[in-house]
Amino acid sequence: MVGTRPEAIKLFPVINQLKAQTSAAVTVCATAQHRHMLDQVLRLTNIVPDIDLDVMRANQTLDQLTARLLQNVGEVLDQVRPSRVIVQGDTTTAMTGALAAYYRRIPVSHVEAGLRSGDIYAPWPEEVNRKIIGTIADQHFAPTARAAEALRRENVPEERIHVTGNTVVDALLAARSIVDSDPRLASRWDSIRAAHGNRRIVLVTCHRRENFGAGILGIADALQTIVKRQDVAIVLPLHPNPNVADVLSERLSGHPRVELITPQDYTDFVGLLSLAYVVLTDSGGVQEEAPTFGKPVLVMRETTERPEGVEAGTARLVGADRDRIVAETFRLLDDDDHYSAMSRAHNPFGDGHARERIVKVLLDA
Ligand SMILES: CC(=O)N[C@@H]1[C@@H](OP(=O)(O)OP(=O)(O)OC[C@H]2O[C@@H](n3ccc(=O)[nH]c3=O)[C@H](O)[C@@H]2O)O[C@H](CO)[C@@H](O)[C@@H]1O
Repeated sequence: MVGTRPEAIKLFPVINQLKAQTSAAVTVCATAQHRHMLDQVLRLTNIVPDIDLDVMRANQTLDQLTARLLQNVGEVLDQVRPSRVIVQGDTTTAMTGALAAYYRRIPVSHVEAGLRSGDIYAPWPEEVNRKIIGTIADQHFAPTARAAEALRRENVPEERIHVTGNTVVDALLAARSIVDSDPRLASRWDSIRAAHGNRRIVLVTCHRRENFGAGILGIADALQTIVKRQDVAIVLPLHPNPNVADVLSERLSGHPRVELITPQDYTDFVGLLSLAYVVLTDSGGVQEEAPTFGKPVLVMRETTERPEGVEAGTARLVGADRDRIVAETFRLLDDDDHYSAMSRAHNPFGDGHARERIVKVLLDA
């Protein structure tokens, strides 16, 4: 089941590995909870969904989305009658996929299991989605030892927990090799580099619900202050949600050193990441990717269910508070020792081989 961009990014390595290693039928069901950004990833990775539910509607409430998904996914399961359902992460797609499978007694595998913030309202509603999936799944693919530990605390039996690494690192490395073999994609990376000359690129992404309103205003204030520096350029792929896009465009568009761009194809975004000096984000996936390229991450959230980056010293939590964001960014720009300590290229989230471990468990079951 795939519904959103990050699910497609994190599942394409597993889908491709499964297809390469088994003659069992692999049916990809896209719910298209997010249409455009999901399609960008599917196109790039040559995945053509066998079933496309196209459930995205403008301004849909969580109730409407959940009800529609549960019903539609249930119908798909009745039609396909799979022997197992694989879901990833914490979206409404993943939660309803697991629930519809449970209603039919079909076993569920959970990729990226065991992430917990401990607060059911941050991230909302993902924290509870994860817990529901965790209650149902019989195979839990925990990206890290810490995630496995969270599952043990919830009494998940040891033999059902598999520490695999996060498939996002597999995806990132695959994206880099797609670029290496395609001169057109590689030349886009060169033009990004050329466009900014000697300026240091601060790459920004934000879209979390918890930051809508006051949070986005704080972030916009911080970015306006940071970009007063002549040695910095801000590059910001704008999430289409109007709660984010409207505020940030109003406050930042037209500035000569701010590039507000549309959501990027995954390979182009990976290019931006590899060229950035510092990353400011509230995204889950970006926190997990940046350490592979040794890029310090300032996480614009108060909590994270991905504390491994903070513990490894490659990320810091700065919330959505203007002064904290500005102070930590300036420290990275001005203090070389601090910068090199945070940019140690070690990724605590994965080693790029998660898909092989996951597929081995799937096929051995
Ligand atoms: C609560 C929480 O943390 N939930 C997470 C959140 O996922 P996220 O925060 O990781 O989501 P995004 O930031 O949208 O995606 C990030 C990916 O997109 C790539 N990217 C980015 C910009 C661009 O222009 N082009 C791109 O290709 C980028 O490299 C990265 O891989 O929501 C998901 C679904 O609700 C959850 O499953 C997931 O746990």
